Amino acid sequence: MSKTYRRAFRKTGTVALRGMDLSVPQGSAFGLIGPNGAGKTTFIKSILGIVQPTEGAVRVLGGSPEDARIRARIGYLPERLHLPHAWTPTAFLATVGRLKGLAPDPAGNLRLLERVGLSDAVGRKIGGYSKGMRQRLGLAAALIGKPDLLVLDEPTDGIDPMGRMEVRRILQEEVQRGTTLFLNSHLLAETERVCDRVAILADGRVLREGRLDELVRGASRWLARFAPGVSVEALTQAGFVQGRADGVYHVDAGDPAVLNVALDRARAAGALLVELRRDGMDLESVLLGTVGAGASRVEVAA
Ligand SMILES: Nc1ncnc2c1ncn2[C@@H]1O[C@H](COP(=O)(O)OP(=O)(O)OP(=O)(O)O)[C@@H](O)[C@H]1O
Repeated sequence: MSKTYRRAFRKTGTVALRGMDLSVPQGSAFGLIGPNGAGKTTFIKSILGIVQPTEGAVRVLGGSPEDARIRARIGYLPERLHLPHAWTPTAFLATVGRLKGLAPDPAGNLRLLERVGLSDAVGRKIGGYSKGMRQRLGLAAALIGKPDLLVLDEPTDGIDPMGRMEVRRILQEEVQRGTTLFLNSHLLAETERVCDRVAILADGRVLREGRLDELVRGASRWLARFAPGVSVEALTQAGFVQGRADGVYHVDAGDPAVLNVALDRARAAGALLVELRRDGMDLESVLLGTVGAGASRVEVAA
């Protein structure tokens, strides 16, 4: 699928997506990451039928994003929320429910407000809400009617760290319920904690896509530091490989049992463990590595 934004009476335009090809498995928690201007929001808008592709097509929940019945099964939290200032949150949620064709459910809406941490602010007008409170309300609106697909564009923008944890928990609960989650977040730690699949988008193309644990390579490698006094041979026999720094070793162990056997052997040889940590790449390194590589490929092609 491609998308070029054209201005009226101009031949040229801004290419936002070029030959984008992406399938999101049903029931997955899918994270979209990439630099500013990569095309993430454009892609999200195309899933929702807000933006029409210039070439190609988008299929969502087995249908077209322009079909109202399909849209009613999607919960969406946009990047920029426009909320009616003079309304109360209950009136707002009631209207969202009505627009989705749902039966009125005031008690259900109150439960949703409680779930997103707004029970103390139910009686207040939305205009007096803080940024984080507005974002929480936006999430409640996205959750109305137990959607089959949740599309969230920067859902925790403006939300405090405690609130982010609560939002993550809600998203995990939704995925457990069977919802497919599509998350666009600049907070890579958030994507890493919530998602099981990730696509890296840059310059309107998918550079990499796959299971998070496969993208974050080296997740089974551990770094161990031992106190001085134990021989390299003893640690090598226990399964550790000497690193560059003094006393630092690594061991490949995907299974905790394998790791503990190596540690037990090292301790039996008199080694004293002082530090142990995973030596895997985090999503940030994967993103920087991938986008950097993509950028140099473009230079070579040019
Ligand atoms: N309505 C529009 N009209 C013209 N160009 C647009 C429009 N919306 C986005 N673009 C352009 O399309 C490209 C992709 O933008 P998009 O907002 O999809 O990126 P993004 O990955 O969501 O970026 P960010 O991380 O900064 O939110 C950019 O070059 C942007 O300037």
